[in-house]
Amino acid sequence: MAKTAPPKEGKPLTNVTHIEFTSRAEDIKAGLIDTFLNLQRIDTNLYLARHLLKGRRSYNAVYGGQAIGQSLAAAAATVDDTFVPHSLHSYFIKTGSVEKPILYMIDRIRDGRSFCTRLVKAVQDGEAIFSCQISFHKKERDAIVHQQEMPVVPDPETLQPARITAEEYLKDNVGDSITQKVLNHAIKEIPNAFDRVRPVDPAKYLLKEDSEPKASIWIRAKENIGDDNRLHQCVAAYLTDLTMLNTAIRPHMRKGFVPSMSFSLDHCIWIHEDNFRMDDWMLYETVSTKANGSRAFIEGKLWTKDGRLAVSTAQEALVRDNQQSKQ
Ligand SMILES: CCCCCCCCCCCCCCCC(=O)SCCNC(=O)CCNC(=O)[C@H](O)C(C)(C)COP(=O)(O)OP(=O)(O)OC[C@H]1O[C@@H](n2cnc3c(N)ncnc32)[C@H](O)[C@@H]1OP(=O)(O)O
Repeated sequence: MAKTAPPKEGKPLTNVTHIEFTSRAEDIKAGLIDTFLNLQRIDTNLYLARHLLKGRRSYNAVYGGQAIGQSLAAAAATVDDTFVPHSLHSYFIKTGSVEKPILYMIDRIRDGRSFCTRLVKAVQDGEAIFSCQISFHKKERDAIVHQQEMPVVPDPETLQPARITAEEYLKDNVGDSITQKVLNHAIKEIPNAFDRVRPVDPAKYLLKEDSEPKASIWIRAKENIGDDNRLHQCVAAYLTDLTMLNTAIRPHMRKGFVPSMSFSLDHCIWIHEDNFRMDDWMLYETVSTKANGSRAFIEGKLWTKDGRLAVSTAQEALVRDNQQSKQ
């Protein structure tokens, strides 16, 4: 069988070569693309991320979706553009700190004719904080084709932005209820780039009614992302961690549950479509099908507005209460 040449490196996702390090994501006025997904190439297979976004205000922990999106951006830069990412399997090993840069180390596990596999290790202070394997596939013709129907939900144009829903509620309700704590948290923590989040069922977000551990939001990046499909894929990877944990916990919070510790533990993504735009409205549906033993399992589906299932996700999260003994 004739041997084919190994794939060429892909081009970096952005043209910016150097940005000053800042540890305070909320101070960054620039958009998502020039900051959080912008990596500096240090050497072959080595990329440095200088802009780190907090998952929560109270800790200096890095938002999990950021490590996912940045790993994909770094791995994609080592793969020829004709290969598109189709699956990512990751573990959050140790909490990352927003106070220092993250180094992404790529291991080019295999360059095949149809598939390329990359192992990415994210390191801070010489210690792994996150690892993932990402597989890229050269576009192939359809063999079998089917897809589940997209759920019928109200159009995003008919819904309010999450921030406004939360602000209105807080203006009318003064106190320190769980709903208020959750909303205050959400207002502060929803990353700037995702101001355009519109919950399909705002009553659930306001903990006004009992609900199953299910959620749907319309989401759209704030800025124009351009025409590079891989960049849209990285932004999708970045946002898919946003509402999974919350989906599992929220119905229990209505009954008074307050987690003493909650983190994403692992995260998987399958990218089915290679041409969707994260600067157009996308529907992100999440459902938690099981929670026990301090872990919750959550699945997600990201749909284009015209009904294509673009991305599927799955995650396990740690959800502890303060009854468990701390070591
Ligand atoms: C209207 C609005 C709509 C929109 C609505 C959207 C909302 C939008 C919000 C954004 C929100 C984004 C949410 C993203 C979610 C992430 O981004 S989470 C970030 C990503 N994940 C991570 O960083 C996890 C990284 N992994 C790790 O840190 C480690 O692997 C783990 C999980 C801690 C396990 O490590 P380990 O060494 O086995 O440690 P372990 O024995 O479990 O104990 C660790 C610590 O826990 C403590 N501990 C143990 N049990 C307990 C307990 N029950 N309670 C408390 N502490 C405990 C121990 O004392 C110990 O403390 P230290 O001694 O370290 O101080």
